[in-house]
Amino acid sequence: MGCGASLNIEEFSSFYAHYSLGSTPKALGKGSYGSVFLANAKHSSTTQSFAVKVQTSRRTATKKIEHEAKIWKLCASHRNVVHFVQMCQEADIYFMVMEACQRSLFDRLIDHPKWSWEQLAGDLHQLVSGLQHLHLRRVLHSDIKAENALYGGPDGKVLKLADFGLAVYITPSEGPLTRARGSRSYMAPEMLAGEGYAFPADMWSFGVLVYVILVGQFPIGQSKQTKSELTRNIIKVDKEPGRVTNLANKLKRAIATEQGKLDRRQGNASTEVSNRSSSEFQRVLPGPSSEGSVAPEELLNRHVSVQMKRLKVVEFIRLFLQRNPQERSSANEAMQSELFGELQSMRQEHRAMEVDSQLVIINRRALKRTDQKDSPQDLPAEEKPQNEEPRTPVATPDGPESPSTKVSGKTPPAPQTPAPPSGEVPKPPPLRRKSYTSGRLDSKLEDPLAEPKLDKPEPLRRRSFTASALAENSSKGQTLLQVPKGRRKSDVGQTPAPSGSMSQSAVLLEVQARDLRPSSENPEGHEDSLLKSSKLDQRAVPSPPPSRGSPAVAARAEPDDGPADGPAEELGERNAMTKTFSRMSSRGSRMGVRSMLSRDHSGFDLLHQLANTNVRGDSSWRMEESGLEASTLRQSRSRGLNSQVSGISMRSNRSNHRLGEDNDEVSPLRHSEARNSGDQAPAPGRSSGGMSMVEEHSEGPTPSKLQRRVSLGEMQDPSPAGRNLRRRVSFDEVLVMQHMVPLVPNQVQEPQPEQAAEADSD
Ligand SMILES: Nc1ncnc2c1ncn2[C@@H]1O[C@H](COP(=O)(O)OP(=O)(O)OP(=O)(O)O)[C@@H](O)[C@H]1O
Repeated sequence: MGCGASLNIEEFSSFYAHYSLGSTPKALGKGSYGSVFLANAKHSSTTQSFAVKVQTSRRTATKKIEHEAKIWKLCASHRNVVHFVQMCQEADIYFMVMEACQRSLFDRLIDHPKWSWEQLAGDLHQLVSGLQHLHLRRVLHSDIKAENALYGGPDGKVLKLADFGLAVYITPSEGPLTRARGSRSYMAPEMLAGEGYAFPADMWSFGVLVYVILVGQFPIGQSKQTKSELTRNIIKVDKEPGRVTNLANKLKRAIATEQGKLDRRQGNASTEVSNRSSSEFQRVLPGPSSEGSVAPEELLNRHVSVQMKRLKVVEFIRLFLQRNPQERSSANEAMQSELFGELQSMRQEHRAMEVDSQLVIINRRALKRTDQKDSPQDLPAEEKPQNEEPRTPVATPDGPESPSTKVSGKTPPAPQTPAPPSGEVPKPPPLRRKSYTSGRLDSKLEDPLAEPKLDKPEPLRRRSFTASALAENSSKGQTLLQVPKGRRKSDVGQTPAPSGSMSQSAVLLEVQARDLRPSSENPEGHEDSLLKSSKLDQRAVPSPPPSRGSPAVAARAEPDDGPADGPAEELGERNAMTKTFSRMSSRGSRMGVRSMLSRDHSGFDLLHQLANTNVRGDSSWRMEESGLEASTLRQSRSRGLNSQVSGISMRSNRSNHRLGEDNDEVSPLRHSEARNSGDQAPAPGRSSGGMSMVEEHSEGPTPSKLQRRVSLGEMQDPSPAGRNLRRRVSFDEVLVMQHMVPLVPNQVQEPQPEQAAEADSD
């Protein structure tokens, strides 16, 4: 993936030298990666306002921020793309300065869900025009949705594409992309199915967006569906979604009915009919004021006209919601659509739009204000649990507008909709702001091909603590070692667990490991050379002095602290092993980890040693030295805590790829791994692997099953001694290597910039 524009981090000038946020910065919006504020230029003769997206490299990888700016710069010179002004930097805060827009299409949908025919065609034309520009520049937006289209320009009516955080530049020679990115409800089926995707994926999202504008709901999916169900539903759409077909058919029937009424009315005028018709039409055309003394025939005509226009838009949507990307209209083709042709002629003729300006295109009952917090589904994205799913739909896709339905201020009560006839598609989920866009989706995206119904794995026993509780524990010198019933802390890791009883828990050390690549220390990338270098380290590394008065020392004073209370050499040895582990894990691999485990039968003891070292309070040294979890460290430092969450981890070395960072395939293991391990998502920008005991020692029907089995703790000791002894090692204790200590000044050094950059760019 290449990108013509050059933008180096050194180029960024100071933000505050050129702009001011004012004494009380005005927030324009908030996304997954940063907040957007209004800024004023300092040295401008006029008071020129800009929008500035503020992101910290703590939250978002520097590389990602830079990438977004690069791609954006490539295509920002278009009326229908938000203009990119410049990128500034203050310490690790990045400021993307751009033209300020008034509001998003999503906000407009919520606040004023009315489009005149001309407005609707005009807005769609602008979106397609923006997309056409992007695609001509070989930029795939990848996150087309109502939240990412902003109204700007002098009159606030120019619709512009924004948020290039997931955009990709596709070189002409490059094959289709494979790694899913975007907002699930808008994602193209070929993307979710891992079939490879390119520009048509944006056109699918555009089709979904038009449906959302027209209907207020998503075209695919049902209420109460899980994300994996939604993924499956999108993938299995064979032609255009049934809901679109259904909508088109309904509109056709409505037109025929109204046309029949009109014919009857014209042929056989009767007061009774005209009165009834008139009241029916009130539901479609709002407000008696707009009707005035309009004749029933005229109302009927308008109603037919409304339905026909709706039908035209539905037919327009069909151009894009085609399962086969090759059958989908491109942005170029869409520009030639009949819908836009009509718009042109309307504009040329300056046709009176009195009737159309009263059209209610959208079914506004379907829209839900996101600031109403009656239930979790209504919470704004940032307050919602990430795994929450859309729930109860509130309206049928295309029911007539009820005069009692009011959008302003309150969500209208759910209307009594008749049950759909059999064969009709079920009710769709309500439209709401999606929180799982961008890179974070990657770690959540479930393998669409994974077996849907696997037995739920026994939850791993993991202690969770609040930050304050942890800090308190640590400062009291308590360790966070979880000791099984009937055993003392000092026993943990010293004696093999009794065989025969397979525990339902796993004891593992989280290993941030990447693929083993040759390096200067390990030129061939071999296990043996890694071992050699680790032995060398054991001799070379001195024991770090513990800080006086630190929780580390307090922890050491605890009598029940296990074997770490031994003589200084023992401590040095342990630290050397820690160092070895650090080296292996910071640039190590599956092989590296395996070798550590299989050095001798005490390989597992090493893990316990490390665990003890960790809980005994040397964790700061360990982190500092190893460079592990640089971002975690920095994040926790900002909270005044030094934390390390190791916990239980059993990942494939293919896990934890981030969405939107490159074109790697989505690992079919990823979700089951993340779910089953009970572990947290990796820090943004890090690529971590892990112990691949799954693959090393297990052969089974499906990756997900394997993963589950291992997660339940069936772990085989790979060491020869272990095999001779009992073949299996069962763990009946869980080491929770989650440790937080209040920061002691000078105890922990800031990660070096190169180190941090490396962590970010991984
Ligand atoms: N130029 C702008 N003018 C006015 N408001 C803006 C502008 N850019 C963004 N916003 C507002 O800020 C919100 C977040 O911006 P943006 O989408 O770029 O952030 P993000 O972190 O990439 O979000 P996400 O990835 O969750 O979509 C937008 O939904 C919009 O409401």
